[in-house]
Amino acid sequence: MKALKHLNKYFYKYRYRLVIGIFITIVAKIFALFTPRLIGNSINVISDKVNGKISLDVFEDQLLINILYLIGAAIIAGLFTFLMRQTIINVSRYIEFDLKNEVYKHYQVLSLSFYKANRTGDLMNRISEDVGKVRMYVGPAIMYTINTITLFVVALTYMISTAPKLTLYTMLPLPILSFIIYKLSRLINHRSKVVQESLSGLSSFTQEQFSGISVIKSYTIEPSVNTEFEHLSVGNRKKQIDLAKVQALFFPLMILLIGLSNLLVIFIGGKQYIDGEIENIGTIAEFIIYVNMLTWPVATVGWVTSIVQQAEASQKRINEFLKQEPEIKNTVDNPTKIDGAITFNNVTFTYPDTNITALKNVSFDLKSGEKLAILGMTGSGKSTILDLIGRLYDTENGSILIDHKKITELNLYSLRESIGYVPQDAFLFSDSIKNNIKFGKEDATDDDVIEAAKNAKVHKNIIGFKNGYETVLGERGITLSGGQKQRVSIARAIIKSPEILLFDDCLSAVDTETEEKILKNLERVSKNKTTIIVSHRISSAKNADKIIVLDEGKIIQKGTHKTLKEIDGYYKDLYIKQRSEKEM
Ligand SMILES: Nc1ncnc2c1ncn2[C@@H]1O[C@H](COP(=O)(O)OP(=O)(O)OP(=O)(O)O)[C@@H](O)[C@H]1O
Repeated sequence: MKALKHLNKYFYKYRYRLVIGIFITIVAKIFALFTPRLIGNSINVISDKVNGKISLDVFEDQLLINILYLIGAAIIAGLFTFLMRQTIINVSRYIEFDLKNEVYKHYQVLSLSFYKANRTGDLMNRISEDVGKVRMYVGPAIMYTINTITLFVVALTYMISTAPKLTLYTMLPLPILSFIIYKLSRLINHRSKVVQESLSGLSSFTQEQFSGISVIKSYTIEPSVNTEFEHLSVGNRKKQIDLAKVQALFFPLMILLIGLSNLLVIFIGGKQYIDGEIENIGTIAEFIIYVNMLTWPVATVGWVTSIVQQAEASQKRINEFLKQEPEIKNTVDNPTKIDGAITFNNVTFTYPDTNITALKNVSFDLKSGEKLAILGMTGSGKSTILDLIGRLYDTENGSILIDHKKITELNLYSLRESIGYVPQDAFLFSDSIKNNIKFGKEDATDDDVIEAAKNAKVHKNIIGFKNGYETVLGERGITLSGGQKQRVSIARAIIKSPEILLFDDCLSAVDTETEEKILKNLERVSKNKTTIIVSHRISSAKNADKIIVLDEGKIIQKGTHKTLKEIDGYYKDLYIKQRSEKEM
């Protein structure tokens, strides 16, 4: 129960509703327990009439009163049962909502390395399934426990006061029932988990196949994919059947044990009535109803135990994530004004998870408003430099300064807000093109969006779509070409008009003619903004104030287009190669 202590703050938050809920539950059960007594009384009245102990008038009056009481008690019990669900189950929904938000908010502050270390499926599971299991503890488990306790206290008091010996015999099968249900619930939960895992395996498989359907079709590997799918489906069917088998045992077992208890009441109660130990025949009817009323709550003791165990395990998994501290922390409360000067002093960076040293002693200096181009082979560390500027990672070796201040001494959010980043793989959300561009600046007007799209040379493409800027992208909508995606992503960065612009090889899927036009526009919009362009093309780099060439994390060349094209090395070779390609 240690992990579940985390929820106490929520119980405290909703204490008044909970107390009211508990009170309502108790009232509902007390009224529900009037029923057996009133039925018992009714049978006694009938018995008295049959035995000639009372007159017809008295019989009718007493029976009518009993019936009216019965109806009244049933209505009140029903109303309070409704209110019980409206309070306790609602509280569990509130707590579920709060807990989901708590986990989601925490996910947001965690660093990239956390997302690399944990699978997306796992993150989703903890916020949905695990929180769902915890809700079962805060809602149904608590409600049924109060239910059971109240029913037991009230019913047992009634029963013992009426027929103590009969009470003892009737109660005998109930602990056995509870134990069996507990065992069965555990087995059902275990098998449900197996089914769930197999289902998520099946859906991950199909999802991947559908995403890669064009590759599957072009390599004509449909038969082997089908075989694999069938194999997974057959496995899933077997697990579902195994689960159905134990589930099917649940109700027959309950019915069997209830039947056994009823039999005991009739047999022992009947014997006691004949022997004169029980005064009224109505007591037997009363006891049969008690047994039936108590069986389900007793069964829930087993069920609730297994819910609590599951909730404990789930909360433990949630706490594991909640305890994780973000590696990248904001240490400055006040916003920092950023001008955009960037300095790298002997920066060395090793990715913690792969131990790959992506940058080795990298130094460069950019005044605010200057342009830097970074070139180099794939995997030479170009994107890593951009990640470090956005503080997606921190490094201890060497120093990174923004406006001559250590990057860690700036307000993290001001820093990120002052950066317009266009990643290598443009990521667009399943939303309209307009909203995808506005993502960079929420309060942007339609004119701002159009201007940004024009500067990114994607406006004409967008208005060519039937719904123009309202065209929905992604699974629900159209798919943009690689080059269109890159340009929408550029529009998103420039609409922000940030102090620092980072372009990570974002023109690679654009033809050289369009590239040139975009670069011209970028030159205009990025005037006075510090800009870093990562590229494999000389055309993107040649107008930069500074150029660096990386190889295996080290700077191997530094200069300008003018100087570097004359010096033997990577830049000159690339320049000659790309110039001759252009001439061809
Ligand atoms: N998130 C990461 N976690 C671990 N290692 C990484 C990560 N990103 C990159 N690396 C490694 O760091 C090295 C530098 O990668 P980086 O992406 O900076 O190169 P790049 O020059 O931008 O390459 P490309 O031109 O192909 O985009 C590579 O060896 C890569 O495998």
